[in-house]
Amino acid sequence: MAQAEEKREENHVLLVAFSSQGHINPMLRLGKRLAARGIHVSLATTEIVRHRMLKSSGAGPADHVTGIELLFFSDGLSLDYDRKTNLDVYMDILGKHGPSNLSALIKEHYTSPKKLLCLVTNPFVPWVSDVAAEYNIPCAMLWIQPCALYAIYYRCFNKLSAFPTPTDPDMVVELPGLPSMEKEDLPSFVLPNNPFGSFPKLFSELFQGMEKFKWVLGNSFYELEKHVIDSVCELYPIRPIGPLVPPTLLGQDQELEDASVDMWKSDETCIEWLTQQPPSSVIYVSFGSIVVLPAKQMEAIATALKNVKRPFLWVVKPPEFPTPDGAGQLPSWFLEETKDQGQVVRWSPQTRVLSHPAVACFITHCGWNSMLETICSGIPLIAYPQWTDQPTNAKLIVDVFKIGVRIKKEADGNISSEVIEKCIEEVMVGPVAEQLRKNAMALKAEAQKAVAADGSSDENIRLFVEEITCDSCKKDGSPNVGNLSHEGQDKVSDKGV
Ligand SMILES: O=c1ccn([C@@H]2O[C@H](COP(=O)(O)OP(=O)(O)O)[C@@H](O)[C@H]2O)c(=O)[nH]1
Ligand SMILES: O=C(O[C@@H]1O[C@H](CO)[C@@H](O)[C@H](O)[C@H]1O)c1ccc(O)c(O)c1
Repeated sequence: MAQAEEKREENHVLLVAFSSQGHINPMLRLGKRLAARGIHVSLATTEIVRHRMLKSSGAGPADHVTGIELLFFSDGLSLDYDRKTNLDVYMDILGKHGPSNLSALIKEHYTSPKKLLCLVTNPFVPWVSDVAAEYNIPCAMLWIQPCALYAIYYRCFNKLSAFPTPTDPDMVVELPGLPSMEKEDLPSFVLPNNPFGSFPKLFSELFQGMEKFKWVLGNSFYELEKHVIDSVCELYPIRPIGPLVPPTLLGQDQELEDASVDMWKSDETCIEWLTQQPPSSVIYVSFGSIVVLPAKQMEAIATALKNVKRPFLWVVKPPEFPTPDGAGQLPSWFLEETKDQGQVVRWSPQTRVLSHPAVACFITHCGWNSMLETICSGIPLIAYPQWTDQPTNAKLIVDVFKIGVRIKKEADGNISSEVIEKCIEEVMVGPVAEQLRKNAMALKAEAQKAVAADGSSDENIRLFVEEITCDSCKKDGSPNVGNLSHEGQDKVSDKGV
């Protein structure tokens, strides 16, 4: 056997991720932490990612990210297919073609696939566990949203608690370890008016078949979500191993390299501009990689930014498939009228922006990666959630973590610039702002402790590596090491704050 293959199969873990940046990057960072403990790691994802990476860098094909080998398989669609607009079709085709294409990739790259220590997947590609079973390899899942979402979906899709229905759409949901949740606090996929049928189907299959996963790891930390993590211990435990963010945000060695991919080229000029702004003065605005706001909402945000007369940095990512209604585009007057006040970029180096001393707060769609990055930067948030986990993430920000405020929508679903202006003033000045900043700094310190040597997340990674490399665990084909997880959790719980 060639030396490279031998290395690939010895002490090797294969990570498999859905094609979005917010799913791949936490997986790569998990890979880095495994690699730091002597595991060889590869990551498989779909061809569209390679295509986007090439477009963003303009360089040759990427085949490694800081020591982690990248492998690609087809999702069954052409590269120019509009996956976002046709999300249900995309998820359906991916579910049909993904398993055989991933299986072929494993056959092609591994002479003895069953020597793999385990496959690690994420929630949008749950069928990876069937591919793992085909090769008799144990499977783990990295849950890439808050543990609160794991608990909500587990209870909802196993019908353990009552959720809104078409006849009772406004019911308030009460779950252990979480505050009471109204419909605007729940993930959009559990609501009766959710337009994407593929997700309830996917989550039903996933949460009714959890025994296919021997381990569930979470991109969170125990001290952040202690009550809800404890609440699922008896159901199907989740072990927090995060936050999976760049090492520089965690107060770790500045020399440590991050493991991440960039699907869009970031505009570095904004860092220079930030450096010219007073400390804690800039409002950072971004809605992540997927959300495209309707023109009316863009107008409201634009008006609010102009009226508050504070410096801002706004990421306006041009829609991949533009529409004639002006969605995702700035109002025509904005750039001219605010040219001395702020900067607009197409894509920012977000983690460097958030940790820049000039940044005061973040107006965000509440994607979980953005939230973790903000928590690790110790700044307050203004939540403007759109769909999926984001409404629940906003609820956590305001009522559980207490590090931000939420932009309330009008009855017609729109937002007014006056409400946004009020939110901005609330997080920038006065006693509320002061308390939010204090809370944010305290959480930042907890996050750093969790990933430091012997912290709760570090300990959970250590346990995971111990279990995937232990011979008796490997041979034991039985599903889930529930007791081990539970013991691990107890151990961590003792350290809880
Ligand atoms: O201008 C930007 C906007 C976002 N991001 C990164 O893109 C990810 C977005 O993930 P998130 O879960 O917050 O939202 P999604 O884009 O998946 O909706 C985060 O890691 C951000 O740091 C970035 O690098 N530059
Ligand atoms: O879920 C999708 O992307 C984002 O993932 C984050 C981590 O799960 C999450 O916190 C954030 O709110 C999401 O926006 C996603 C959904 C559909 C799709 O086609 C994607 O490419 C990504």
